[in-house]
Amino acid sequence: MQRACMSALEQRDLSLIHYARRGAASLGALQRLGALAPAWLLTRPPGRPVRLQLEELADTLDGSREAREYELRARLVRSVTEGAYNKLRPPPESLADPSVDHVISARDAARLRGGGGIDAVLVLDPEPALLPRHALAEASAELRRLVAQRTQESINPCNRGSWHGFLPLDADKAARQGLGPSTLALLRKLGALPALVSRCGWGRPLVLPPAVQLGFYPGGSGARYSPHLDRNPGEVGLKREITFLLYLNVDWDTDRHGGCLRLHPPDRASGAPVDVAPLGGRVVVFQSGKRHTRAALRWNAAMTSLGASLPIGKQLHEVLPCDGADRLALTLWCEYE
Ligand SMILES: O=C(O)CCC(=O)C(=O)O
Ligand SMILES: [Fe+2]
Repeated sequence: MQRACMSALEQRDLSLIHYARRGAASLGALQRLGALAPAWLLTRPPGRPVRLQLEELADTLDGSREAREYELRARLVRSVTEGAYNKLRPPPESLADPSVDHVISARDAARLRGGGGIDAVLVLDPEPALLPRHALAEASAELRRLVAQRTQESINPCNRGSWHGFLPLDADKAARQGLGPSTLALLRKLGALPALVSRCGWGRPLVLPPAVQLGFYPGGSGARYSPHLDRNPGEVGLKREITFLLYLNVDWDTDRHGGCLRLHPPDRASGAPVDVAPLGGRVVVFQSGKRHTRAALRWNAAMTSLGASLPIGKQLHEVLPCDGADRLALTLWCEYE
């Protein structure tokens, strides 16, 4: 499991690199050092200049080969994400939209920030809905058609059989890609949700990613996503802070189709897992990763009674296999600065 999830990190790093091609400089160095898994080679342009710092770094590293490779990959991600990618990270407020103000209340935001247990996860069925049913169905059908062109089958052993791709959050870019009005409206509304959390105060600055993930699980394929965090302790170069999921499955019948998002409690003593059906228009929000520094914990111990704690929650979750029906979701990972 530990090993499988190392590969999960790799895949997420890949998607960052996808957005930072222009900053790429380190392939040759990593290749010569033997630090590249074959999957990396598939997406990298050859013949780029070598970044010497990686070689120097390799000389200074201790530990097992696996640990050194991991650190090198982390360095690669950091080096390529520093440039182009970072420039594309506006604050949540830049996409604020009053038409979604009702979706997340100040109370919801405080619950989310409290972290700790499954009750910090927001499962929201907004009323009025983000889109009328017919428009959601239209967006869903369009995204379903796009799966073949815009997504790739996962190489992550933790979620074999699923397909993933990215859609821009920037409205102009999304429009230039020829997406229809319902899909554009949905992306705009999803993109506006982080501002609702941010305006209630989060404890550290949040920024938006350049794109949201389109995730597709073909019905009956057995595709699933085993238990994971969206950001792991020690992960470098990936700053996921809050996960916003939006489901597109308009006629979902949980009894027949399964495919629930299973939320795991922090430990056995905190109770049983909770399954959330991926119903069309439903929004689920939780803390992506674990922030576990001693300083943060000490700060919280001192400040909780004053209501000024830092977000240090985490939410282990998985996607259960779906039978007979395809499952579509959009995921926005709001990041910390
Ligand atoms: O689609 C879902 O319900 C969750 C997907 C997920 O956990 C992920 O992509 O990290
Ligand atoms: Fe996840």
